[in-house]
Amino acid sequence: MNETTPAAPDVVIDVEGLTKEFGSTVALRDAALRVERGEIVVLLGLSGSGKSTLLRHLDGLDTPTSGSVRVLGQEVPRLQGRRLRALRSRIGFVFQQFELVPSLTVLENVLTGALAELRGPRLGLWSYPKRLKLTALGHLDRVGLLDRAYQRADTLSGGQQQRVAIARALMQDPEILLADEPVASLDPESSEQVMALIREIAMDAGLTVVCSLHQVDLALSWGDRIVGLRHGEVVLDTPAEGLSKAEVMEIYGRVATATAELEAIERELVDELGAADAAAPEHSAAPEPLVAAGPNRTR
Ligand SMILES: Nc1ncnc2c1ncn2[C@@H]1O[C@H](COP(=O)(O)OP(=O)(O)OP(=O)(O)O)[C@@H](O)[C@H]1O
Repeated sequence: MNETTPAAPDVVIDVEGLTKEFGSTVALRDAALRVERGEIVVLLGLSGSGKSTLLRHLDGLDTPTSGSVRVLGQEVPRLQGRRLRALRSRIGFVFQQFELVPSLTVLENVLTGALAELRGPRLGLWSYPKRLKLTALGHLDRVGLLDRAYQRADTLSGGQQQRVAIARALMQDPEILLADEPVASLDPESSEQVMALIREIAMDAGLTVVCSLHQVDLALSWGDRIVGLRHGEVVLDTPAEGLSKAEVMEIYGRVATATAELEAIERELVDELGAADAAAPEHSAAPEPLVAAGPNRTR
């Protein structure tokens, strides 16, 4: 290769023509997704649009009805047993409900992320090699929870539990991190913190991230690229920079349009009321509510 030849992109995820049917439900329809190493991609879409199903295919948790799913150079649906486990060990997965073992300590939960490299199950902290315990403590430090290492996982807040889940994923030293609505159960402040942490870790480690989210503002400020799904189809795939919220909302289709229409009607009514108010004598009664409450409304 001479100096002027650009380096070939290192594509770590390459999905083409992916269709997934569950009985009569088409969860994904001819979906495509190409992600280069180090990219941070957000999947957006209404509930049921196929985000989780797409993520699950990347980790071999679902098998396609048709189409191709290549991850880290391997055709995922063809992998089984040891080869599938080997691929999965290179992919971290973070879920909405954290999926921690509540009765275990934080440190043990993090250590379970290394089970793939250990033979057989482990019972108790003593059963893990010291080397792994030190690594786990390092990851807990990275997510700001070193002081909670010996506390039961279920005594932590939601945001803290998700940070433990991130530390657990890091035990695999993954190349790709998949996150399925990782902040859907968290309050806005914890959501921001957790997402900032994921981004920081991804940038430091050169991780590729594909993350489904519901919050459009967060997605736009957090992701490098936005992929929009509607009824299982990819309807938007574009850099986040310069993308407006209105453009993103188009992927929500009818619901967004309906919401926008309702908001426009409400604005018109408020304007009309404002004008009527201004014209009315000063002692006039307060305006009636726009919509009378309860089943007894008369108009
Ligand atoms: N195991 C399954 N069996 C039957 N139908 C399924 C299964 N998994 C997903 N579906 C259906 O596939 C469609 C896509 O679901 P999916 O969970 O991928 O959507 P989503 O965008 O992740 O939704 P949410 O934001 O609510 O998590 C939905 O209609 C869902 O009901």
